[in-house]
Amino acid sequence: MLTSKLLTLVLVVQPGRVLLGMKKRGFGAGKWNGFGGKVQAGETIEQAAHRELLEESGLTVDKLDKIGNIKFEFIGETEILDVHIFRADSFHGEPTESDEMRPQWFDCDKIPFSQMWADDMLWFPLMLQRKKFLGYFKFQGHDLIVEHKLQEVNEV
Ligand SMILES: Nc1nc(SCCc2ccccc2)c2[nH]cnc2n1
Repeated sequence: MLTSKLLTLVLVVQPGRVLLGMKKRGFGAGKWNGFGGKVQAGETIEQAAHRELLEESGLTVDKLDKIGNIKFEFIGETEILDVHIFRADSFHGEPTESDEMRPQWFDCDKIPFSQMWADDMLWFPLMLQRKKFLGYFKFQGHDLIVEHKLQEVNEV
């Protein structure tokens, strides 16, 4: 029986550039990614997204737009990752390295997909065009996608 784990992911996007963080340890270490993590008991998914963004990047945002939901299955593991993805177009503060993440701005035409999760190159273009999407990716290990679905939706 597969159980699911609620996770958040926030992409801070400004005209022509996106803020990513190099994950320094734990799940996804060595990959550039948005900022996020687990949803704790007693907080909403959006509250968790704000909290993890602040903890990992030093930034606060007035508004998070819900732009996607992707479920990730890893063959042989019983927990499905249920990742709720948000976009922020403005922020307060300065991107600051944390013990989890080293933040860096990337031009939208120079996103380091070869150093990111393999699914990102499939849904980042939707995120950058402000489209909303639902996805499912089945991984064999952390690098091979053996099955996936990705659809644009009007509401996440
Ligand atoms: N972009 C992306 N992100 C994740 S996990 C994001 C949620 C997370 C989980 C743990 C710590 C921090 C953030 C992925 N997994 C498989 N493909 C993936 N692509």
